[in-house]
Amino acid sequence: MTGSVTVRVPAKVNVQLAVGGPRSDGYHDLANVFLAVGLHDEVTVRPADELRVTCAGPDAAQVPLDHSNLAARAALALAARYGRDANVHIHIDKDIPVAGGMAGGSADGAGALLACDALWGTGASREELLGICAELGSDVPFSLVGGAALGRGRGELLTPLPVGGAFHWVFAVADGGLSTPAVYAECDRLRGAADIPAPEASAALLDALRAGDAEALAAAVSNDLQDAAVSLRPSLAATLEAGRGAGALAAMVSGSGPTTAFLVPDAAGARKVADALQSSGTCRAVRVAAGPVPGATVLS
Ligand SMILES: C[C@](O)(CO)[C@H](O)COP(=O)(O)OP(=O)(O)OC[C@H]1O[C@@H](n2ccc(N)nc2=O)[C@H](O)[C@@H]1O
Ligand SMILES: Nc1ncnc2c1ncn2[C@@H]1O[C@H](COP(=O)(O)OP(=O)(O)OP(=O)(O)O)[C@@H](O)[C@H]1O
Repeated sequence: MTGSVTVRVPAKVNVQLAVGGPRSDGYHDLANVFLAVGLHDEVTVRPADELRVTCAGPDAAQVPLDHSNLAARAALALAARYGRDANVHIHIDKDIPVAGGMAGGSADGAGALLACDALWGTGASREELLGICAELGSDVPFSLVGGAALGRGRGELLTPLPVGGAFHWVFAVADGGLSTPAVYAECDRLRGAADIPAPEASAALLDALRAGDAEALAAAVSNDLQDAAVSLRPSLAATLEAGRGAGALAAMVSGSGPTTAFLVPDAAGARKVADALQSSGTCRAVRVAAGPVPGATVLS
């Protein structure tokens, strides 16, 4: 067991996030349409005397380096399942915004799991790896699979979706993060006693993905957590407005936020909206990415 393994893992945007009422286990049933986009973390594992995590990148200071890190939890879970010790050095090159609603921690969990699996040669099946991913977090299975998928249950039960072309996005990164449980709780609070229908994927949205039709997708995107994220972070309204004003086809909060996502027609449209957002002063940083892209992939 020598050498090192590096895995590349994408961020996600939720093109539809339909949220049901609260379940007795504290989660919410979802119809969660994930799209993997070309912003990546790289996770490298190599044998070491003990389990330790290091992280580099612009947001590295916000990433926990103890065993609460999802990458460390993934190594521990795989080691326990296959009777190994989890003595690895996990290094994360982090490019995905932290606590931004783009599944950065989930990406690192899936990446470390795949990297340790390759390093240790466990022979785990894809189903076994997906099962461990689901124990780590609701978004983690999608980070492994990538592409586009419908997530049912709490988001972990995935059905791959066909996509007929590339979709171009601009992401506006906000200052600070939002806590995912706090955003779900705010969604429940805003809904009050209203009857919540069972979440369903939109047929128009699935058609738009299949056709690779950005305008049709823009007309169909929705995020039931958006009002909650804006309620907790009212300044997001100005960011959304700045992107709309610059000609984005659609403007939405990414997952639980506070990153906002802007669907644009093509790479030139992305540059225009990115420049406008940058100069609007309504966000900390602007990123451009297209999707779908593959899920966690071993590089070496
Ligand atoms: C907002 C999304 O990113 C959209 O993809 C996900 O639903 C969040 O997925 P995640 O970060 O992997 O979340 P988990 O680590 O599984 O759960 C964190 C917390 O988020 C809330 N949570 C999460 C998923 C879900 N379907 N219902 C929930 O209510 C719960 O309070 C849970 O305790
Ligand atoms: N490897 C990791 N990278 C980043 N955050 C991590 C990691 N492991 C654990 N965390 C914790 O998870 C919290 C959420 O970070 P993350 O970047 O995953 O948020 P997110 O993108 O909003 O997640 P999601 O979209 O899945 O809800 C962080 O505040 C941090 O405390």
